[in-house]
Amino acid sequence: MVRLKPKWILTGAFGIQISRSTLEEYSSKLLSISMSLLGLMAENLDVNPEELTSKFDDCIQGMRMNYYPPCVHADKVMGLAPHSDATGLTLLIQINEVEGLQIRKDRNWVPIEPIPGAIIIMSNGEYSNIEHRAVVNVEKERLSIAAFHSPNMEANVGPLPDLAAKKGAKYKTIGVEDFLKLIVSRKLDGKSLLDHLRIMH
Ligand SMILES: O=C(O)CCC(=O)C(=O)O
Ligand SMILES: [Fe+2]
Repeated sequence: MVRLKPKWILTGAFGIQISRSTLEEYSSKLLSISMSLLGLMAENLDVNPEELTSKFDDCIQGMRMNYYPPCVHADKVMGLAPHSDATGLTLLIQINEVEGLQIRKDRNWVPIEPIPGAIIIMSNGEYSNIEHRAVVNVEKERLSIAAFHSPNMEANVGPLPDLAAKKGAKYKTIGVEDFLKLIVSRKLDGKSLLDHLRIMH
């Protein structure tokens, strides 16, 4: 859902200008890629793709442009604190080739080339929602664009019924509105959102 009025929406440190029409085209391409990926993920989970993709009809799409200036104290500061995106699927592009994105693997932070996709809860824990952060560089600036795709307002967020039937639900099911309220009422503090929804057996 991109609602930007000006013709030129981004003029940055790189001298880049992105026109409104370019951004709209980019947004709709990302949307169709997301739908294809969600369909493939559902197939991989052995559930009817429609069960998952229908939640994303009229999906809520948000975009965040992150600018990380260089910092001489890069070892002491964080570009973006550790978090997991509370969306269905995130597609991330790294505009210039400065490394910065890191994902948590066990106890370590692993630098990774962009284009991570993360799916939260709907897979009932079958796909894990990667915790990640962004670090800054001593000399170089960095720019990334993250596009977040969330289910439509009428959908529920929770384990897909087919998965819950097979393995038992590990998470509660709540409406998207309540899910969004939960997100804004907490901080970017790692996995605690999942803790709110996990069913204790
Ligand atoms: O800049 C990055 O590589 C990460 C951005 C990110 O995780 C986000 O915007 O949620
Ligand atoms: Fe993120």
